[in-house]
Amino acid sequence: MTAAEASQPRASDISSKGARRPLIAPSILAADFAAFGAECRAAEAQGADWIHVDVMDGHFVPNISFGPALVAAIRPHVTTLMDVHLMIAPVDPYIEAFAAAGADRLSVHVEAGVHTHRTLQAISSAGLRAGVALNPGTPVEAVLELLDLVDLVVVMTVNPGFGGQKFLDSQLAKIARLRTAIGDRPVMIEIDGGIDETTAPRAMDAGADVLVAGSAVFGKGSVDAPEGYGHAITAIRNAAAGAWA
Ligand SMILES: O=C(CO)[C@H](O)[C@H](O)COP(=O)(O)O
Repeated sequence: MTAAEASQPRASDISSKGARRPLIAPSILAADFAAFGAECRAAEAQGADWIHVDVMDGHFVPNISFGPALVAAIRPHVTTLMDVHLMIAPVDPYIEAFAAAGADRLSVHVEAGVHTHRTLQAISSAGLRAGVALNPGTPVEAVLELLDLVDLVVVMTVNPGFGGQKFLDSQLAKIARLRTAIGDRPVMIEIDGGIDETTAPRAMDAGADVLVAGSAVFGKGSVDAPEGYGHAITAIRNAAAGAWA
């Protein structure tokens, strides 16, 4: 894939309200850490559109999770897009490692450095899709000049660092403002944090395209009872789709 192609959404995930299917991206932060390969296979088999990988460095966020070696380890287990959310600073020294590991998209926080524009260019140059993420306290305006460099904006609906937190309703107005700002650009909005059957429709109604769900998926089953993941993914997707009916 060329850098230009990498920066564009594929036809299958371009969204336009009323003609789109909500995309569900289970976050493996809530999976069984002793069984990542099996967990990813189960999530994909049960209907996950993407696998979401939360990378935390104990510096940008107050938690440590995993890095490129984990992405490389789970890559052979899934065919879905591997959506990697980097909660790290700095980002640039690690782009090549994540590309080599098999990531499909790297989303970086606009708060993680002063040269986000350069970082997004470097991600595309490495042949990956590029995304930009916004903490709850960061306004939409912080990413307006970056929209032509990304195929995804991540709106955090919790403060990043931990799964299982409560969805911040205060972010709904921000999602709606972002949707207006994006206009007809091929840029998706991903919502990350506190997504379940009750919050999914509110996020979608505000303008989301992709829903990250950790606890609400991986908390509902196991590799030995993976149908729980399928029921959870279907329930979130159906609840989200209802927002467009
Ligand atoms: O980025 C994250 C935390 O920083 C997680 O992806 C997010 O919190 C999802 O977990 P949950 O669905 O359990 O809220």
